[in-house]
Amino acid sequence: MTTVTQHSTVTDFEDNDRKPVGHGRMLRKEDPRFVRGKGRYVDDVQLPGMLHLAILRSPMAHARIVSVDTSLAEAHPKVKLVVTGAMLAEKNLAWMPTLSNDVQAVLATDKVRFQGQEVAFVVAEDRYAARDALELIDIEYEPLDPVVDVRTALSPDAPVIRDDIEGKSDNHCFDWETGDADATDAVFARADVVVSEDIVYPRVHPAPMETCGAVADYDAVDGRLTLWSTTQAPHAHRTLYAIVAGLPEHKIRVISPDIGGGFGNKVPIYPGYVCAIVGSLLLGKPVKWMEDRSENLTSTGFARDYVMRGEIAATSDGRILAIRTHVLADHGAFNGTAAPVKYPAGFFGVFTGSYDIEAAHCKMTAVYTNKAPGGVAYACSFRITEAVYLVERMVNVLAYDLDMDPVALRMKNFIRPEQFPYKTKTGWVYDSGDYEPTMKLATELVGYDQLRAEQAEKRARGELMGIGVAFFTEAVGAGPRKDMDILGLGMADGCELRVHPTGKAVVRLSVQSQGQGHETTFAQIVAEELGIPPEDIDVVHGDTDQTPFGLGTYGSRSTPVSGAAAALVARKVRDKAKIIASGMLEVSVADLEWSKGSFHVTGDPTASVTIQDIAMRAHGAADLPEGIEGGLEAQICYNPENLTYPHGAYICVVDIDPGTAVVKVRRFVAVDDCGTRINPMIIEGQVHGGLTDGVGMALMEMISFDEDGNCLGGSLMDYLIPTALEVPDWETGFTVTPSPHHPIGAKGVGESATVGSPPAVVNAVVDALKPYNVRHADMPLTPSRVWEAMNGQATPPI
Ligand code: PCD
Ligand SMILES: [Cu+]
Repeated sequence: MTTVTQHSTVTDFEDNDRKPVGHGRMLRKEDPRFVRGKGRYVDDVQLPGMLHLAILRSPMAHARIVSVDTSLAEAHPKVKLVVTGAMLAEKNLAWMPTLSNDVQAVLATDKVRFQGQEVAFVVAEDRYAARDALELIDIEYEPLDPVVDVRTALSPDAPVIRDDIEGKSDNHCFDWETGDADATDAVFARADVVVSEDIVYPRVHPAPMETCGAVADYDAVDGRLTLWSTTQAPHAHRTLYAIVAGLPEHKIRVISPDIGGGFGNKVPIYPGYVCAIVGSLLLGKPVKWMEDRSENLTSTGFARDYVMRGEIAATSDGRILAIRTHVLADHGAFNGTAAPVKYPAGFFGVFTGSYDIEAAHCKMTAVYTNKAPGGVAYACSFRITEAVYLVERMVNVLAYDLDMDPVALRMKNFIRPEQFPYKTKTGWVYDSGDYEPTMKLATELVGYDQLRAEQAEKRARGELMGIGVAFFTEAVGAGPRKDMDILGLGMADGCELRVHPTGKAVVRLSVQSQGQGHETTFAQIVAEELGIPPEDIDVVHGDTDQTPFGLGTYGSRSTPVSGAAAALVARKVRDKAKIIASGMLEVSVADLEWSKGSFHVTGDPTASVTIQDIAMRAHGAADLPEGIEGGLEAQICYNPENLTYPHGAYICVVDIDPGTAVVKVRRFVAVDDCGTRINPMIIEGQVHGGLTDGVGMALMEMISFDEDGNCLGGSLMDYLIPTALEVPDWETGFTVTPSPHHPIGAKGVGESATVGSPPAVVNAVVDALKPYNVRHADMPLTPSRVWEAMNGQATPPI
C-alpha cells in the first residue's frame, strides 16, 4: 500500500527542530519473530499431560433445558470429564459477573438464551475426542419463542429472556440519558430547519485472526493457577477470577502471550476461560480450550447493534444549533458490554461530534434479545464509532437538504481552536483540537475541487461517482480513576522501569499489545526520556507475575495512559540519575543540564556523564550522594487527568456500477491528528488497518439472524471481511495538536480509522446516488442494498 505522508503547518515532531520520539520511524521490534513464525500464541502452549476441552453449544436461540444425559460421553474411552450447568451450579459457578454488572451463564442451567450458548463441556485426551464426545451428550430442549427484533423486544407479549433475574417481567436492560432535553427541545422549536433520519449501525464482529482460547494449569500441591489466555486485560481478569472462583489472587498468574489481534474481542471474560479453569481444578492437569472460527463469530462479543434516530436543528444557512437522538440498543442475552461502570453506553455521549452547538440530548433504551451477549468495544473507543457515524451521517443529511457542500458545512460549524479546552453540551471536555487545518489538508491531498468537477462531468454522462467526507473527534485513554472503573477497579495504569548496571533497561507495563507494536513504541518513549537507545530497552507485558497492576488495553488507552506512565517513570529515574551525576561530577544538582542521554555541567559540555555511566555508578562500589539508595529504578501508577481527544478528516471516493450496484472504493484520504506521534510508521499501520475495517463494515459486514434467532454470520463465508482486494491504496496525512495534559503530548490513534471511515464510505455512496434522490441508506452497502436504494426501496430491517 502506498502512503502519501503530507506534512502540515502545525508543529511536526518529525521534521521540525523537535526531535522524533526515540528513533521515530523505527522498525518494529516484534516483527522478526512474527514474520518468521516464531510468535508464541496461546495455542502454542504445550504442557506435559495437557488435556483438551470442547464446549457443547446450544443449537437454539431460546429453549428450556428439559434433561441432560452425559452418560454416553462419559463412557468414551478418551474422555476424562464431562461438566454440565447443573454440576457448576452445585459449586456456585454456573453464573459469572460480566464487565457491566450483569451476570452471564458459564454453562446454561435453566434455559438457553442464544444460539451458540455454552451448555456443557468435555475434557478429553485430545481435541478430536473432546469434539466427538460432544455429540454423545443428549440434551432435550423445549423450544421457546425467541426475541430477535430489537424493536419488538419490549412489547408486552414478548417472552421474557432474563427470567433468571428476580422479578424481571420484560426484556428491558437499561435506560441512559445525557444532555439537556428541555434546552434541546427549545432550540428545535425555534430552528429554521430540522432534519431527521433513522440510522442503523448493524451488529458486527471484531473477528480477530486468532480466536479466543486458554490453557489453565492448576497445581494442587502449591495451590497455584497459571492461565495462559487471550486477554487484552490480564490484571483485571486475574482479579475477577480471584473474586469469582474464590482463589487467592497471589496464587493466580495470568499470562497473555502474543495475541493474534484483539480489536476488543478479547476484553470480556468468556465462559470458555472459566471452563478451562474448572477443568484443570477438577482434574489437576493442564487443560487447553481453543475456539474455532464459528464459535468465535457466534458466541463471543459482538459490537454496535444500535438503532438510532438522529435529528439536527439548524439555521437555513447551515449553522448547526442542536442535535437530538434516540437510540435502541441491542445487548443480546446478557449485557457483556465492556465499558466503565458509569458509562453503560460507553462514550456515546460524544455524539455532538466536532461542532460547536447550543444544545444536545440523547435518550437510550437498551434491551435483551436472544442473541450472543456483548456490546464489546470493537475498535470503537467505547461506542464512539456509533456516535461519530450518527453525527457525520446526520451532518450530510443536513447538507443534502440545504444543498450545501459537506466540507463547507463542517467548516462552518467546527469548534474553533481558541475554544479549547471545550466543554460539550453532554459534559465532555475536549482537551485540544485544531480542526480546520486538518480538514483543509484532507481536501488538498484528495484534490477536492477537481474531484467535484470530475463528478459533475460523470453525472452528466450518467456515471455514478461519490465523494464522502467525515470528520471525527474521539475521546480515548480512559481514566481518571475517580470517574471511570470496571467493576470497581479504577482506570489507572502502573509502570516500572529498571536500568541495569550496563545501562540496558527493562520497562514493565500493565497494558497488553495485540499487534499494535508496544514493544517498539514504549521502548521509544523511554528512550526519548532517558537517552538509552530503544534497542537497549526491553518491554515486558502480558504477565501478571512480571508487571504492575493496571486495567489493560482497549479504547486506545495504552498510549494516553500507560504511555504517560512510561514517560513519567523514565523522568523519575532521570531525577535520581541527576543526583548521582552531581556526585560523580562533584557539582550541585542545580548546576547540571540534561541533553539526550547525559548530564553536563552548565557552561562546560565536556564535564559530562552518560546515563550508562550513571547506571554503573548506581550499582557500583563507590559511595552515592547522601540519602541515595543503590540501583536505578522507579515505579509509578498513572492516573490520567482527562482523556485525550484525537481528531481526523477522512475523504472517500467511490464509483458505483449502475448496472450491478457494486461499490468500488477508488480512493481514500485519511488525515489523522493524534498529537505527538511516537512511531509514524506504526501509526500508518494502525490507520491502514482501521480503514480496512471501516470499508468492511460500510460495505460488507453484518451479523444477522433469521426469525428463529439462528445466526447467519457463523463463518467467514457468510460474514464477509475485507481483504486487500476490496480496498484502495490508502493515502494518509497528519496534523499534530499535542494533548496539553499528556506528558509527551500524545493521544491515542489505534481506533481512529475504524471510527472515522464508515461514515466517509457511506457518505460517498449516498453522494454517488444523489441522482436517484437517495438521502440515506443503511450499512452494509452490499450491491443488493445499493440496488434497493437506487430503486427507492427502504433497507429491510435488521
Ligand atoms: N500518538 C501516538 C499514538 C499511538 N502510537 C502507537 O500506535 C499504537 C496504538 O496506540 P493506542 O492508540 O494507544 O492504542 P492501544 O491502546 O495501544 O491499542 C488498542 C487499540 O489497538 C487497535 N489496533 C490494533 N492493531 C493490531 N495490530 N491488532 C489489534 O488487535 C488492534 N486493536 C485495535 C483496538 S480495538 Mo479496542 O480493544 O475495541 O477497545 S482498542 C484498540 C501503539 O503502538 C502506539 O504506541 C504512536 O506511535 N503515537
Ligand atoms: Cu473500542
